[in-house]
Amino acid sequence: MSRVPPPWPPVEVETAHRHPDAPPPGTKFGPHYAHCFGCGDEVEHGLHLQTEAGEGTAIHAQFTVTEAHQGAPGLAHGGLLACAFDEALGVTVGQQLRRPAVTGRLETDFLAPVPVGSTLHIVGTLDGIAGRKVYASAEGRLDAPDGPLALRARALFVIVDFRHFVEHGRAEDLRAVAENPSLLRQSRFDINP
Ligand SMILES: CCCCCCCCCCCCCCCC(=O)SCCNC(=O)CCNC(=O)[C@H](O)C(C)(C)COP(=O)(O)OP(=O)(O)OC[C@H]1O[C@@H](n2cnc3c(N)ncnc32)[C@H](O)[C@@H]1OP(=O)(O)O
Repeated sequence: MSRVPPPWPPVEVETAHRHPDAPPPGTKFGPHYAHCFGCGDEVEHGLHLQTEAGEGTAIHAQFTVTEAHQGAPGLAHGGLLACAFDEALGVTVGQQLRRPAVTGRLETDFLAPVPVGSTLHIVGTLDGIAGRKVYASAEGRLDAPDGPLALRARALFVIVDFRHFVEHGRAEDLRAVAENPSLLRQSRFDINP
């Protein structure tokens, strides 16, 4: 099987520009939701992905693989690695465009095993936008920003209305957020960006 990926983005796109209010390079974001498996600070065995704004539309992210993240003995589970990319790319889209969006499609190339104890350094960028469809991609390197390339991912995010979350979220979790808004660790998106 060929390792050459199909053309990316798969449709004609316009350049995706960072929103004028997107945080400047170097800004650390912190978790967006206390119970998010990707970044939440109240999820004991979550990924605790750390994210920071980069140049242009880039986001830098990293997380350390723990014993709780194993698939094979001593190696990270592939699904958790894909989760890290989903999160990193979600932050790239959310923070750089300042629009709510959800993952429609995520594809991941696993290029090298990722051992427990290693830190994955991810850089995500926006690749283009076509209506509500936002294309983004990322690379992950082992133990240093210029370490060996371990993963690549490409994703389609679809911009949604805030109603998406209110209509589909489990009632008790939405209630918990209404009662304790600080569970959403970051301020809300611009409604009219
Ligand atoms: C103040 C600011 C603070 C900022 C703070 C930011 C922090 C922010 C951090 C967030 C970090 C979270 C990172 C995790 C992000 C998740 O993990 S989100 C959870 C996982 N994803 C989901 O649950 C989504 C489930 N899917 C759906 O709800 C619906 O299928 C969707 C994706 C909303 C699309 O449905 P829809 O709105 O009815 O739209 P639809 O017409 O079906 O699709 C729109 C277009 O996308 C295309 N499309 C949709 N799905 C696909 C697909 N799988 N393949 C190809 N094309 C597709 C359609 O063909 C269509 O294309 P066009 O016809 O427009 O050319």
